[in-house]
Amino acid sequence: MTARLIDPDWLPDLRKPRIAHKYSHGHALILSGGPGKGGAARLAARAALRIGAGAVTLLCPPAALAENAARLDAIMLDTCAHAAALREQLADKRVRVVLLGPALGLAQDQADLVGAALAGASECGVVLDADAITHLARDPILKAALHTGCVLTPHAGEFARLCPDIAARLDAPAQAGPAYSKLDATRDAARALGCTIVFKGPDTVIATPDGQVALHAACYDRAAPWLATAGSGDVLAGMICGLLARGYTPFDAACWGAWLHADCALAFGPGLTADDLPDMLPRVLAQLIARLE
Ligand SMILES: NC(=O)C1=CN([C@@H]2O[C@H](COP(=O)(O)OP(=O)(O)OC[C@H]3O[C@@H](n4cnc5c(N)ncnc54)[C@H](O)[C@@H]3O)[C@@H](O)[C@H]2O)[C@@H](O)CC1
Ligand SMILES: Nc1ncnc2c1ncn2[C@@H]1O[C@H](COP(=O)(O)OP(=O)(O)O)[C@@H](O)[C@H]1O
Repeated sequence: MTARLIDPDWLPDLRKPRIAHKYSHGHALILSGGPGKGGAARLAARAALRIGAGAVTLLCPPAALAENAARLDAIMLDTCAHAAALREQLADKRVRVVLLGPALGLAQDQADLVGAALAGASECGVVLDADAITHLARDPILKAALHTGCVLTPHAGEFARLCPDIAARLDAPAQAGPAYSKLDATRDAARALGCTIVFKGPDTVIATPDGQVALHAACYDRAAPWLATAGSGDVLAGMICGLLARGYTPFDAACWGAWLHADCALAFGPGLTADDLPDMLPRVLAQLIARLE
């Protein structure tokens, strides 16, 4: 199997067309957990907006509205009490992508939100992270609803929950070469689930159902150990969501997301927390765009 090492030289241009309005850059919906649980979704929302989505709306349960209103300005805010409300929000043609999972919750109401997101328009991207992946792992009907517009961003624990057989094969000591690798495991998961998988870690592997595989290895000059901090995965999910809103394919959005996420950590350096990552995007984007001009 051939896997590509992610490199800006083969990824599509990150510049924005000069004449466009905010909705040409896509509207992203990001679902938040309840009161006191909104931090992860706010991290994702800030990343999605900074990476260039034209508009980002955070949807939260009514009881969490005041908390989120106190923390958000450029990010729009609305309530979403249940799956039927999400279905209504997704009927808006300007919505290009929905992200859910970060600190969403593990009750049936939240499983229903995952179902509603997956049942949305086929051209609407869906990014599923954290608790949304746990819901998929628990419910084969949700798993069967995954489609090519979906991007799943599991860490190793979530991957093992989602694809236990593949994870067991990956973990088993090799009896003969070539050993079954993280590249093989991610490709098999993408084929089995019919969507793009971003299998995170110090090495992040991206695979699509049609067999494209790419690797971001955070090692040598790209070693980014400060990324192992709570909430940095939520920021990555938000970056991918924002890039999908801008119209990139799931594969390109995931590859650019993994690259930019590490670039932001490298640009900040030691002491990084997840909150710092979106604020490094202007510098990182400017450097990448300067290479083209
Ligand atoms: N600022 C915030 O509000 C944050 C909220 N978070 C939320 O906290 C909840 C729990 O998140 P967790 O990630 O702990 O999820 P889980 O508790 O679902 O999974 C963690 C489990 O997986 C295992 N594991 C194996 N390999 C791992 C790996 N490479 N990385 C992480 N865990 C691995 C761990 O040992 C642990 O048992 C989620 O809803 C998540 O979105 C986190 O994203 C952190 C930040
Ligand atoms: N040692 C490391 N070096 C580089 N990147 C890392 C390292 N550890 C974790 N990461 C990256 O940090 C992010 C952590 O995400 P995740 O485990 O979901 O955390 P959280 O749920 O707290 O947001 C992933 O994008 C992963 O690739």
